[in-house]
Amino acid sequence: MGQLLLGCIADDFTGATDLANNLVRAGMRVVQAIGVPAGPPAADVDVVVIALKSRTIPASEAVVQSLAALAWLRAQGARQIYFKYCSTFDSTPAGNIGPVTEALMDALGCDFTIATPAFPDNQRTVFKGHLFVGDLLLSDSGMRDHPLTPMTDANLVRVLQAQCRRKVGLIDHAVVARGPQAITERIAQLRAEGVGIAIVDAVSNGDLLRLGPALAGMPLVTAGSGVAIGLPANFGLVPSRAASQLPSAQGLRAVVSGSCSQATQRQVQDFIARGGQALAIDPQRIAEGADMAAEALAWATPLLARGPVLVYSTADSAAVQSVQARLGVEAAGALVERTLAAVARGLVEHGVRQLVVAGGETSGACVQALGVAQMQIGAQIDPGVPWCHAQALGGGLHLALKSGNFGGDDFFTRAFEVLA
Ligand SMILES: Nc1ncnc2c1ncn2[C@@H]1O[C@H](COP(=O)(O)OP(=O)(O)OP(=O)(O)O)[C@@H](O)[C@H]1O
Ligand SMILES: O=C(O)[C@@H](O)C(=O)CO
Repeated sequence: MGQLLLGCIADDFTGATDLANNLVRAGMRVVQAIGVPAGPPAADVDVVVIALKSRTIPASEAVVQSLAALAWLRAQGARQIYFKYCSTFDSTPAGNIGPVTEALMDALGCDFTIATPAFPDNQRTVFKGHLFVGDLLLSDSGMRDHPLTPMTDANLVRVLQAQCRRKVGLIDHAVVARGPQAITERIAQLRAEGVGIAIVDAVSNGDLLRLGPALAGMPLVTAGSGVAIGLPANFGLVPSRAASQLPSAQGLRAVVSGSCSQATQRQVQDFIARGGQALAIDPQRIAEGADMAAEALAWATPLLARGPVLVYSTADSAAVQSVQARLGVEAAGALVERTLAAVARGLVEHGVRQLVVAGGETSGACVQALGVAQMQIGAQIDPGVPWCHAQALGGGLHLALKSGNFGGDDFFTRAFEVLA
């Protein structure tokens, strides 16, 4: 058994592939596990990213699951632990970023770590401790209306302090710009002042690459996926195409989309505008007892040979709110997730071997319905979204799990071109 260089814990499924993607691009051989793996990793793996679904569950449960993942990673000799959360810092005063970070620190006996969701490739930047989404402060972005984790304060020092017992401080951009030595000195100063967790400013990949060397040997790093670009060099690794080699793609193609994010809405519209074969799932009809999964599969099966099909529940916020008002937020989500997961399973049973799934919750449901235990990470389609390869229902399957807000408008078309 080889020793893991990095052991990663991600709080959702698409976030896990986002992190794995950045590590692979920087030269690491990465496997993504769906939940805590049953056995040890293969000898040629540098990193295991354990994907949890712990972002919005009660904090105490997120802590239990994260500690179980930590125990497994430590048993594999992981030399550094990386806790990955969302680049929009999705959390509430109850957690889960703070409680999970502190539980991991306690378990590792570590008195200092960093926290930064910066991901400049996807326009998430941190300056003076404030998170920007594109040109907007987090609190002015669409995240302020998120149903589960509304982000109404862009000051991450304040946001994280509300979730933590330890003192939260800041490594600001003036320090980061001066490079690894200045960052290391600032860490020593913060430690002496009793700070346990420091938000780190980063507005460019250059900042993240300057941060990387200062994190060498730190037992725990907490971040979005951006910080990952600066870590592989600490282990003597350099970017190489070999790390992202997947088996060659074959079989039929499909997209299943349950994300209602604005980026996904544009991607669905673009696919249809190009003449793509698409079928909308109506949550109201599912609630009335219609077997929408069976209907979708009957529609898709004869079309698959002609090219990718798209089955989607993606709708604008007015339509989603109207369904939620009638069915309830959770019930509507669960009905749609179950249906799309059954569609994904049926499509794979009908020969689909290249499958794009849009949405974190939707991806979780589909991957579980497909019985996927682990995924190998391949080439990037767009920042934050790679192709992956898994064993599902007894055969090889190429999978792309797309975060709601990631990807260009033509994502559902171009994803398959990247694989060809
Ligand atoms: N038309 C619809 N009406 C009501 N709920 C829907 C509809 N379509 C999808 N949903 C539900 O909305 C939720 C979308 O969450 P999901 O995490 O899949 O996407 P996202 O939030 O855009 O992605 P991410 O978490 O990666 O940002 C799911 O629970 C899904 O079942
Ligand atoms: O960091 C991000 O924005 C994504 O990887 C994610 O976690 C979306 O759920």
